[in-house]
Amino acid sequence: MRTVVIGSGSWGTALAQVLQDNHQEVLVYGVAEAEVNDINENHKNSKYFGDVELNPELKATTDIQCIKGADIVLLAVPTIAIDPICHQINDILDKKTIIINVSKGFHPETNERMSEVIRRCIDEDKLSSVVSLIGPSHAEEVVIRLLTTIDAISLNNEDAVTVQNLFSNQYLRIYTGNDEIGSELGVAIKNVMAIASGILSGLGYQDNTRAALITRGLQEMIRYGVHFGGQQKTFMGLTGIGDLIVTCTSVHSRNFEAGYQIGKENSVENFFKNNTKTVEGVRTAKIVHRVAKENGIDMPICEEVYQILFNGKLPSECAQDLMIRDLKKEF
Ligand SMILES: NC(=O)C1=CN([C@@H]2O[C@H](COP(=O)(O)OP(=O)(O)OC[C@H]3O[C@@H](n4cnc5c(N)ncnc54)[C@H](O)[C@@H]3O)[C@@H](O)[C@H]2O)C=CC1
Ligand SMILES: O=C(CO)COP(=O)(O)O
Repeated sequence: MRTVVIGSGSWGTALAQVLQDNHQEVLVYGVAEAEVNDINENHKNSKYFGDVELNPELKATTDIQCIKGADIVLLAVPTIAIDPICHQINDILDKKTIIINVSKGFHPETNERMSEVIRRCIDEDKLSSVVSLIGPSHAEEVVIRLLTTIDAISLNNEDAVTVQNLFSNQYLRIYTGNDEIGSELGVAIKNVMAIASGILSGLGYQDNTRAALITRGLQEMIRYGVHFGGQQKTFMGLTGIGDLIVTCTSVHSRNFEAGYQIGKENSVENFFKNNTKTVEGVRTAKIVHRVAKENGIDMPICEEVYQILFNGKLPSECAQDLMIRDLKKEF
């Protein structure tokens, strides 16, 4: 099977290398010439991975026409780019293709999940199905082949199994699942929790606080996910608690890192002035705030993150406000 990975950033490169390691036919398409050249000429993607040596067989291109005839197209671009890139590839695709989504978040205007965006933008006769390849996985670790497990989630079990078999190897183990709603909501909202976790660390809070954040954050994810038709058990899996743990506790997480700076400075100003990285939780916080309000879903942690990011509330005040809410039963 021939796969094209759209996006020469950190996750696109790491996942393309998995396929190359598995001796599959794979090509990376990127818009950033420097990244494409770095992969082809130096077998590196230094912007994201410094001196890490990539599989020397891995190749990249800036020619989008390379998706013609592809069996699988894997979209590894930020959520904001999924809609335009799907419209672009829809005009070029010439047969039924499995589209793999790895992005975590929502469409910035319609609030759709990523699979919904892809199904809306790709013609039925060009789409076999959408498979979301998601779970606890920092690209920085996958690219150096550290043991990782993630899910291939799809409404089409056959395509999920195809993706599972293509990507699994001795350092990457793929499970399959079909709870698209629960899984995609889990991996989106955990980014807001990772910002919260970073903020709390930046403010100087330690292990007890992080454990509380992860535990209560999971409850919020379940509340939101089940409201929209996700299964509660999904949140106990890789796309729920798994992804929540990895992003709330890791120095690799850009969401955690953003939160840490905001907490340390007790202000969002420098983050918004200087950030150039993909920090999906920021837009997700805005969407979750709006949707939770419209649907009457209680999301106190997400709400405080929203207030910090978009309403000028002090991080230190938010942490305190979460503690002095009305007392209640845990469950
Ligand atoms: N980096 C990671 O460890 C993981 C990332 N993800 C998710 O993957 C998605 C992509 O993130 P990263 O690869 O980390 O971001 P990144 O910031 O490392 O790379 C993004 C890449 O997308 C490219 N790009 C942007 N717009 C494009 C367009 N219209 N056409 C083609 N390329 C375009 C950029 O040039 C860049 O190469 C995000 O939603 C993220 O949450 C999920 C799991 C792990
Ligand atoms: O989703 C991720 C790990 O599972 C990557 O996290 P960040 O986007 O916060 O770096």
